[in-house]
Amino acid sequence: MVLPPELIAHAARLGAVRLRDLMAADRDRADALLISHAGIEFDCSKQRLDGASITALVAHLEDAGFGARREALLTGAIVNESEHRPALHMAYRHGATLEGADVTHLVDRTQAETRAFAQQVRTGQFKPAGKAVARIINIGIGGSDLGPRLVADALADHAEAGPDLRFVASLDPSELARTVAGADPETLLFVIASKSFSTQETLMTAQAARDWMAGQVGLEQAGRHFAAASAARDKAITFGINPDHIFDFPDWVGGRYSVWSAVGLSLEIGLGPDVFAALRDGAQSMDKHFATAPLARNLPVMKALVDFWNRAVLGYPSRCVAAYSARLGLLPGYLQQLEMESLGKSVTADGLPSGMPGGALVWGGCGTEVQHSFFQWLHQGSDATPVDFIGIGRHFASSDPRERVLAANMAAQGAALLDGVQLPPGNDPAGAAQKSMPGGRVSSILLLDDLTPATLGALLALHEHKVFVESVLYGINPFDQWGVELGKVLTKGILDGELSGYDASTRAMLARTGFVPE
Ligand SMILES: O=P(O)(O)OC[C@H]1O[C@](O)(CO)[C@@H](O)[C@@H]1O
Repeated sequence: MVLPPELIAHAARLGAVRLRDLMAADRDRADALLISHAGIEFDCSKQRLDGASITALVAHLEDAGFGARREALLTGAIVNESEHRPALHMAYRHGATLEGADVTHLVDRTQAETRAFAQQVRTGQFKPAGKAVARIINIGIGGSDLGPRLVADALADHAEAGPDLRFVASLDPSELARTVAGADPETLLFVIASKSFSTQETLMTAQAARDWMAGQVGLEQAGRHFAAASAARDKAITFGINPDHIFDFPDWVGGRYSVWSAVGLSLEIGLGPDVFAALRDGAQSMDKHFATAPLARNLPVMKALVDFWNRAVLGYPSRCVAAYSARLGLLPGYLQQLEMESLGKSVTADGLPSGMPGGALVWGGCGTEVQHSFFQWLHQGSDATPVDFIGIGRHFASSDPRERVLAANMAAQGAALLDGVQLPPGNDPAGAAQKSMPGGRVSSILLLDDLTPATLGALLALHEHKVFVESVLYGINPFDQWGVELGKVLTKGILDGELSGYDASTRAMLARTGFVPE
């Protein structure tokens, strides 16, 4: 892929204009660059973009074959070429077909099974050891952890009364110890979430959990405290999970898109099936919008075009996500996997160099806390970086002053990045220079009417689709992740003690630390 000369020309033209002047030149800009759907407003009026450049971006997307590619995605064609699979996670929001065949029966079956099991656990009908379950511990990593963990945290205030919900992803033994601390072992349920059921970290932690349970309730009883969500039912059975408590899903649900599938089991139990259903409904609404809205008014498409513009045309290497809601504090971490595992590539499906940079590095944190850490760098550092502000619209008019101040801070940060300040030298030129801020730094706002299961679902689906649109612009497959495989192979080599092919630095470190192969 190459950038069309029109985009480069627009970048040069807009680069020569002060951002403030660009805004002042069009009185309708704030409205024109605002797109809303499913309780989410996307405001990109503080971006270095105008109508002509957006038209050129849309044309470039169309030229890149977006129409056919989106059709292929939504109808279940093979869009994950290197793994020969469709990517039909949207089916779990009830909106797609697989290669012309309706897959809703498959989705409905699993959803009926997980819902029934969740109800049994929640009502105390399911008693692994004669006692109702009081705590669920989700053991998983990557997409089998980040999505469920984010949703659990984000919707904690919406949870219907039920078991406590915890997560373990780390191999560090202290993590598992922390999640079981204080619990009555007889009231625990471990949910092993692993699409492949072969991820080393997850299996080792699951084994450690089972050993711990065996020590608490006896070997025979321990197995009753385990359920699984996996695309590899046979492997879960081999591990020893009761087949009745294994909830499967097809391999066309990618790991980082799996929260909607049986991987959401711990959420369905912990938050309640209706909350989980509302999350899916919100995502479904965004799916429909993505499939039908005109490109220049299509929220995921426009978000993708803005992020592509900043990354590939203007050349910003990263994007900061600042969530002005404590409940969305895990969003940057979730987006890191979704975006960087999907877009961190530079080879096309045909195996050729894409000629494009691939997706941006995503990083961030929670406002206002981050204003007291890295925002200094955003305001006065030498690397201007686009920021996504994620906020809650209700906060602006809240009766709680803390929410109003939170919202005002978010608005102020975007304005400060845009405006900057130039202090007159006066009789302290050095001080004035140090206190001045360049401004002209771009940002977007994603404003949720309120944080509800539906708006959260829509926010996650928005980002999933945005990543897909970017993948079309970068000419890459967003659904595989071969880059993480080599590390897994080399870990095995180290554990097996087969070190002859390793570099001298790695071998020296292993020797120094007295590492003992298995
Ligand atoms: O659900 P699994 O198969 O255990 O995989 C966990 C994670 O590992 C990855 O494959 C990366 O190693 C992710 O894509 C995935 O979400």
